[in-house]
Parts: sequence; structure tokens; C-alpha cells
Amino acid sequence: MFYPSRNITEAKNTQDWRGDNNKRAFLGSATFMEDPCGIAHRPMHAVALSLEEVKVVRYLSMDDKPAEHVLGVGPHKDYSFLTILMQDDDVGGLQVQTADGKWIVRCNSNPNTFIVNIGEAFERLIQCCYVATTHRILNNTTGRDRISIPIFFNPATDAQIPHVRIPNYILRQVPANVLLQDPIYGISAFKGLARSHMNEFERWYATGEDGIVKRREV
Ligand SMILES: O=C(O)CCC(=O)C(=O)O
Ligand SMILES: [Fe+2]
Repeated sequence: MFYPSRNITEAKNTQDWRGDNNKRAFLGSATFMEDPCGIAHRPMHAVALSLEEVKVVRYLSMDDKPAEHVLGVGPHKDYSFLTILMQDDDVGGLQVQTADGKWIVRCNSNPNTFIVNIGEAFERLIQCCYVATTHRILNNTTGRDRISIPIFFNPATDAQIPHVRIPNYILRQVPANVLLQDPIYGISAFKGLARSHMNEFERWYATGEDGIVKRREV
């Protein structure tokens, strides 16, 4: 989770939301962007350079609270380029939404495996030829806490995500899709945070009369 210290318009061109790590992260993404045709040939090189953020999450089991209790994570697409998720094989909670809007309840049915999500940065890069996975985490009522470890491979916060050239015969098959993302990765990530962590967001940010989202004074 990140909390930019400036308001969103000022933050547009800064590197300071996530620190110097971003510079390394950007190298990784740049490898994809400069040479999209090379993606298949050197994915590991690019991914290794773009490793940015790992978090270990412990979701307390709350059997007296509804499934949609705020301790989980609301419906969202990861803002990342790619996410690799290690999660508890026994305690569920992760749900994935299908294209027709249904929630798949148990999506980690293979023990000892990782879940790989493509994120919004990837979706934008390839013009929705692949769609980022909408998912959420429900409160679990099993009596056991749930541990998960997502690793997010992110572009730099001020990286501008281009579209790679996709042949027309492929683009013609892509259903019309609304791209939620701003071209600047950090702006998209900020908006994504507002969608997925609504209560946290409201605690730290407010929309002013001028319509600009600003960090609350504490
Ligand atoms: O805890 C999980 O299993 C995934 C959390 C998640 O979706 C996220 O942090 O983006
Ligand atoms: Fe996620």
C-alpha cells in the first residue's frame, strides 16, 4: 500500500511515491516497451528488473462479520504489469470474476501453486487483447487467519504506458472494452487504490471543491 504525500496533480511527475526502487522498476518495463517483439525471447530479464513490491498480508478470520466485510479487498484489477500470488491453500477468500460477471469462489484448487494475474498496465500495453483479472478477497469465517504473499511487478509511478503495435486482424477480435487506466501508471494505481481499498482511501484522501483529490491533513 502506498500513500503519496502530495496531491494527485502535483504527484503526476514525481518519483517519490515509492522511492528510488521505481527507477529500477522502470528499466524492466522499458525492456518490454522498446522492443515488444522481444517479449517472448527475454521475459525473465525484464521481469527480474521490474520486481518492485512484495507484501505479506494477514487477514484475520472474523466469523461474526459478513463476507464483504472491509477487512478483505474490494473488487479490483491489480494496477501492476503482472502479479504472482502465493496464498494459503486451505483458507479461501480469493474470488475471480468471469467475463460474464460471475464470481468463481474457489480459484486456488491446486495446492502448492502460484496464481498469476495480469494487471492493468499489461492490459493497457496490449490494448485489452488480454484483460486484467477482476478479483476480490472476502472475509473468511473459518476460524483460521489467512496469509497471502502477492508480488507485484510494477512500472515506475511516472512511467507512461504506451500501446504496443498489435496486428489489425487481432485487434478486430477484441470486444470493445473501456480502458479505465490513465496513460501514466501512477495515476492509474492511485485510482485503483481508491476502488479496491475504499475505506482506507476515504480515511487518507478527500475530494476538494475544485474536484482535486488531496491528502487529508492529519
Ligand atoms: O491477498 C490476496 O490474496 C490478494 C490481495 C490482492 O488482491 C491485492 O492486494 O491486490
Ligand atoms: Fe489484487
